[in-house]
Amino acid sequence: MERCFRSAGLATGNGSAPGMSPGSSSVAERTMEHVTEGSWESLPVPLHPQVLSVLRELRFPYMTPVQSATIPLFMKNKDVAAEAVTGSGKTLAFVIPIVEILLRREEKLKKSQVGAIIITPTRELAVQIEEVLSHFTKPFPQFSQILWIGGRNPGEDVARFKELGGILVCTDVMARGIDIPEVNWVLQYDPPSNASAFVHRCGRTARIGHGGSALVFLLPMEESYINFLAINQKCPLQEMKLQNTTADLLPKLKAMALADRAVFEKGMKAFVSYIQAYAKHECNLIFRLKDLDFASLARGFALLRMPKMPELRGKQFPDFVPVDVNTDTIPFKDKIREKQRQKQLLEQQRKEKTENDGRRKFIKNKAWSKQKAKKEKKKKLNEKRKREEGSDMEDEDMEELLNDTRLLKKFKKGKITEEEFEKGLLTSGKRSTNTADLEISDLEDDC
Ligand SMILES: Nc1ncnc2c1ncn2[C@@H]1O[C@H](COP(=O)(O)OP(=O)(O)OP(=O)(O)O)[C@@H](O)[C@H]1O
Repeated sequence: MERCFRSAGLATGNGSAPGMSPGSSSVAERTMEHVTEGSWESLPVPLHPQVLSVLRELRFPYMTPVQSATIPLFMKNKDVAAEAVTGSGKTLAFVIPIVEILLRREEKLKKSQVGAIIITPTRELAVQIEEVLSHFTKPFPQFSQILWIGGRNPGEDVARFKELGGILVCTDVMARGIDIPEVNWVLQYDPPSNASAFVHRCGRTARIGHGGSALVFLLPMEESYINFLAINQKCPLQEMKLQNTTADLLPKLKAMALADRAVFEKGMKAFVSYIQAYAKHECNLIFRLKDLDFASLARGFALLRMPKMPELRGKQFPDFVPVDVNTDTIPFKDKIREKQRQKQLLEQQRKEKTENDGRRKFIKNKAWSKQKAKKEKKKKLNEKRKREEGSDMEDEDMEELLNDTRLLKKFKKGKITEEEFEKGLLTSGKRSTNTADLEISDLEDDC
């Protein structure tokens, strides 16, 4: 059903040492010579000898174009907004000027004075920039740097990945800025919410001096996206024929979902997230949620049944056959999780039971019994009709009615006692009987 498209010609000419780690080959240095705007020494404002020495250690003898274009401007204290292709060295283009500008300050930074703040869109990127910056602050004991991010530090995961390699399954937090030098393939399971993000995702491969490939899966109905990218992002794609030697893994996945609730729930969550993300494509003329084949998609996610979600409300899926199993009975393989689930289920059942009992008692024993409420409801409807036809109710009466309704709600929610409720009714005046105008169900809808 899906077709694959490859980004054509993903390879940068700018040779580089992989990552920021020193000790890379001299071949990279030689390649850089042909594509850069010159050596760091050729900048109009000389860099600090120790900054130059870090660059030497990193084996970056030449500037990339974005560096040579922006650093002189920064050094003249200009405001700079730079846009350059992915992996072109933008990080050093601002990290070096920060360090240089701070070094040139006439007045020394006071204790706890902030010299620079770098704001990034994701924690992952913050971690990476902090690492790059550390190379340049280390030689200067007068500088300290702090990484300030919320939640768990994602840097450890990224670092482990960089060390061990493998397949990184990630969300769009990794789509921008993250620099893992030797990524061979970027697979986009679905296109991102906008076209520039598409390029950023692809930019995780073919970093300076390396080649790489990017693949996006498109549905036949989405094929105009290829033209769109070619025009909008100047990013031509080539079709990659599907290989029909692939094994059908879906029965296996379904069996796994039946055997373990964790797998079942993951499938459901993935399907729901996919649809919610699909609805957010900026390019919604091409990515039309209403034309999406939900049944095929659900089969593709090896779902056992269709989830309940607003986007699917009122729709029929004759092409999707749910399994003949009550999915509530699928247990977690993890014994502790299953025990917790069973406990929660029991609690939920108990809660529902007490709520129902309470409601029944309330209806039976109180003055606004079912019978009375029925009678009163009729009265209420009559009065409502009258009101609609031209109310004969004074403002004061309406006020009292609202007051009584409020009291009844409070009483029902247990915020006031029966005594307080009755007292309230008496003090609210002659139309206190109108509280019974509203059946319990009416009030519930309001709450
Ligand atoms: N002057 C240079 N010479 C060689 N390699 C460099 C140079 N400057 C940066 N690099 C390397 O190039 C790679 C890409 O740099 P960086 O991550 O700053 O790119 P970027 O433009 O910020 O990319 P993105 O747009 O994806 O965020 C990094 O591995 C970095 O170490």
